[in-house]
Amino acid sequence: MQQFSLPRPDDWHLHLRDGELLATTVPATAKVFGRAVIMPNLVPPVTTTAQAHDYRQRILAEIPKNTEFEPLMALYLTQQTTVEMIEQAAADDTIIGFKLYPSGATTNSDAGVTDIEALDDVFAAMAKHQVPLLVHGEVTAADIDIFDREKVFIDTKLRPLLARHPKLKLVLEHITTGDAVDFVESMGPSVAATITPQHLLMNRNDLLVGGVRPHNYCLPILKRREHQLRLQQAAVSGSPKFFLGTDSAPHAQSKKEAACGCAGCYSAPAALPLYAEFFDRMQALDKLTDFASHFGADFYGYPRAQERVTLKATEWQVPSTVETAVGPMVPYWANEKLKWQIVD
Ligand SMILES: NC(=O)N[C@@H](CC(=O)O)C(=O)O
Ligand SMILES: [Zn+2]
Ligand SMILES: [Zn+2]
Repeated sequence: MQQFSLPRPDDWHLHLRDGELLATTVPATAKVFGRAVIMPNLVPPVTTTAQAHDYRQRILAEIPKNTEFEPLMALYLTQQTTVEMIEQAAADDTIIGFKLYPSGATTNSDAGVTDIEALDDVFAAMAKHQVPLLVHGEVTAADIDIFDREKVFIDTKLRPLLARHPKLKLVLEHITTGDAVDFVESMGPSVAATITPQHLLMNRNDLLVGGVRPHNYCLPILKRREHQLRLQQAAVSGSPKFFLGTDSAPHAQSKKEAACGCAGCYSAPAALPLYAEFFDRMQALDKLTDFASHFGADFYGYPRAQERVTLKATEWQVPSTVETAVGPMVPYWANEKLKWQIVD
């Protein structure tokens, strides 16, 4: 096969950042994806519908001409989120749901949740109005090993949360372990997960063997190969519970290549070809369409895309850097080759 097309995919987990960087990040995603869930971990965080509306306008201003792109805004759940804020979001078409960051778990999560149980009335309102809860699923306790943080979060926080609120619509974002796959499969159709390209294509050896590779560092951290294999099987399984979410998360080169480097892989410049590379290596290209273009829209209740994008088998090299208004960034997979290329 030299060329194939699929309905325009959606990215169900994306960081665009703000300010001058939007001129780079918005076109990079809008070129390929029809919709994207926009993460609210700005400084300060996007906690209210009013803030989300302003942020959405700044994003819309950067969409290239003749391009249709719909940003779906996620609000940042805090200890101060109220039932009224859930009801307001439920009635607002521009808001897709609330994002739960355990405080301290990841980039710009300081304002995140410290006491999940104390928000039970908020989760009850989310379940009642079917407002999705998007979750960064890691505990942050200092005595829990970083490689165990997802599993411990699932066992001690998520399962009890869903036992208390069985109707809650929940997406476990950027899953990294077989434990997460088991958890999602054990739940009903209102629980799903997104999977990033880096967690499908890499394991922790790619982060640590032969030297530390800061551009492969993201959270939740890459796990051992047996977990990677479980994620790979989930992605090609044809289960509608697993779908595309890049978690493209740009940081300046100087912030990644540092004594204390930031977490996040800027995958947007190569996102769809990266997923195509993975599905091709698995001899499962026929499963890419459901994963990238159907299952996420079905889960969230959006129409499937009508327009199509085409990929051709022409090897290309991901650039070493991307110039932006805030300095160079090193994209994920920089200097490496990819087999599939998007036809403009
Ligand atoms: N994934 C990451 O490593 N980083 C994300 C935050 C997140 O999604 O956890 C970021 O905003 O940089
Ligand atoms: Zn996260
Ligand atoms: Zn993210």
